[in-house]
Parts: sequence; structure tokens; C-alpha cells
Amino acid sequence: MSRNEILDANICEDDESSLRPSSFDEYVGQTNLKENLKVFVGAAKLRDESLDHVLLYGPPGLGKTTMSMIIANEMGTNIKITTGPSIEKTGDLVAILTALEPGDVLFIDEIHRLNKVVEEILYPAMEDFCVDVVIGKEASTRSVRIDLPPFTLVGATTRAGDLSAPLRDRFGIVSKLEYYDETDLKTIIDRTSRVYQMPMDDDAKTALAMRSRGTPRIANRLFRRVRDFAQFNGEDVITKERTIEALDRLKVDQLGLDDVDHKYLLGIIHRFKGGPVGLESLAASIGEEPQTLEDVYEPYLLQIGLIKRTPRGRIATFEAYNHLNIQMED
Ligand SMILES: Nc1ncnc2c1ncn2[C@@H]1O[C@H](COP(=O)(O)OP(=O)(O)OP(=O)(O)O)[C@@H](O)[C@H]1O
Ligand SMILES: [Mg+2]
Repeated sequence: MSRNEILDANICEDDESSLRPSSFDEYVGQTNLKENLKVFVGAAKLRDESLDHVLLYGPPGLGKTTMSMIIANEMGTNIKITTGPSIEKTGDLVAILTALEPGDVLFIDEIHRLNKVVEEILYPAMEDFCVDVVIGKEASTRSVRIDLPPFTLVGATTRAGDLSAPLRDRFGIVSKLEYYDETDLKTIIDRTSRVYQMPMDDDAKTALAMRSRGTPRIANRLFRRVRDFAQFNGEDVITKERTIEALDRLKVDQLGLDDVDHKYLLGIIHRFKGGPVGLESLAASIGEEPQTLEDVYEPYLLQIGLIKRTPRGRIATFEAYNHLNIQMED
């Protein structure tokens, strides 16, 4: 069994842990990524070496943390988990690195938020498995090189573009996670329903999958809410009618869009005549953080074609007007 050590308490998620798949075979979808990683993990094990460093990027809730745990599990090693912003000083990172054991996976979530000085410690650590530390005081300081055991750094980020080139270049395996299609989401919902021992009709699973924004975390969260509505009404199977009623009450529409998506689209359409509008102005006008809109909301709206990004800003597409039942002015 591998040890799973969380170095930073604030990244523990609600009750998601019981739903996390723990092997490649249980991990649904992301076929390309998964099949490649299977090869790289298998080959590293044959050579009895540590796996090359892995960078996973993509929108929130698509399975980056889950995949990093699976990598450690499949390698048969321990995983140490931390986040970019929680490593404040170089000494913090040196302490983490020197405590690693051969083959360990070090998972750094939100790796784009590492500060520059700390990041530079990672370069030799990743490349040559060593760190240089300065010891002594004033006139007598000297730099000492400490060797590290071979380890695998798994970095996760929602903003690959914010990573510096030297850091990005030191990852041997760089993979993007994609939104899940309806079939994969149904499989995930099916598994969730079994884990929670709460049966769900097939057409209810389809309805839920369609409104999950291509995102397993959202599918699981909505499942829990729909289950609340069903149990509250004394039902021991979740029906399609109950699912749709619950999702309507949660203000999740047929495309899985919520209040913020609606505010975003209506903002472009009503306040900026459909765009183009810059992200900052739009965010200010609807009272949301630009970065949240960019990382969490826009990727899905782009994916389903309701908005476009142009050099002059965001625009709402014909499909967006159509979805919101608004006449497009010319
Ligand atoms: N491929 C998958 N198969 C089954 N369940 C999955 C899969 N990917 C994710 N999940 C479920 O979705 C939840 C969220 O996944 P995870 O925490 O790995 O996302 P993340 O990409 O790390 O998100 P964030 O960017 O917010 O950290 C997990 O708890 C897990 O239950
Ligand atoms: Mg995560």
C-alpha cells in the first residue's frame, strides 16, 4: 500500500475522496492520456527507475489530482501532496525535497503559483536530483550541494500558459485533460450511484450527464444534490423527473450552465451589445473575478461554442442568443 501524505491541510476536499478512482482501469475517459501514462509507468517499472516528471493541465474538476494519485499507486510508491502557493520559502521546498524517498511522487497542485525563487530550486532538483543550499552566516557562507533520491514531480495547473518556459521544459510528460463526453460522464455517474448505494434510472443518468459541464466533479456534486431531493421525497431510486426537477431548482440549465454563466452571457449581450468586450470590463460589470471567469467559466463556454475569443475581446455567438432565447440585433 502506498502512503498518501498531505503536506497542506487546506487542499482536502469535502467527501470526494470516497469517489476517487485508484487505478488506471477505474479512471474513466481521457483515453489518450491514460494509455500513454500506462506505457510510461510500465516502462519505468521495467527499468526499475522513477517515472519522468509529469505536468497535467486543464480546467478544474477534470481529474488532475486523481490522476496524480493513480500514478503513485500504479508505480507502487508514496505520494506527497502540496500546493504552489503554500511553499513560501526556498527552505520549505528544500525540506520537502530532502524528505523524499527513492521513487516518491511529489504532487504540486497549482504549480503556476510557485514563487520565482522557490521555482529555481526545482530546476536542478528535477534535472539532476540535487539542491544547492547556502549555509553559514555573513562572510563565511558557502553553498553546499545535497543529493536527492530519484523522484517524480507531478505538477497540476489550470493555467499552463502561466508556467515559465524553464519550468515547463523540465517536464518529460506534458498532458492536457479534456472535457468528458456524455458516455464517460454516464459511466462516472453510474459508479457514483454504486458507491453511494443509491440506484438511478438510466435516463436520469443521461439527463444528469448532459448537465454536468463535461466535468466529473460537477457530475458528482449534482448527483449528491439530486439524491437529496429523491431521499427527501422518500424515493429509493432516482428518476429522470426528480433529476430534472432538482436541477431546475438548482438553476442548472439543459447545457449545464449556472447563474454565473447566465450572468456572463447576458452581460456580454445586454451591456456590451454582444461584444467584443475585454475580460476585465466584463468581469467588473457582473461583479466576478476575471481570473475565475477565465479559468472556470470560459473554457466550457468556448468548448460548446457560446462565446468566442477575438483579439478585441469576447463575443457572444449566435448559439448563445439562441440558447437564451434572445433575438440577435444587427
Ligand atoms: N476520470 C475519472 N473517472 C472517475 N471519476 C473522476 C475522474 N476524474 C475525476 N473524477 C472525480 O472527480 C473529482 C474531481 O477530480 P480531481 O480532484 O482529480 O480534479 P482536478 O482536476 O484535480 O481539479 P482541480 O483543478 O480543481 O484541482 C474526483 O474526486 C473524482 O471523484
Ligand atoms: Mg486538484
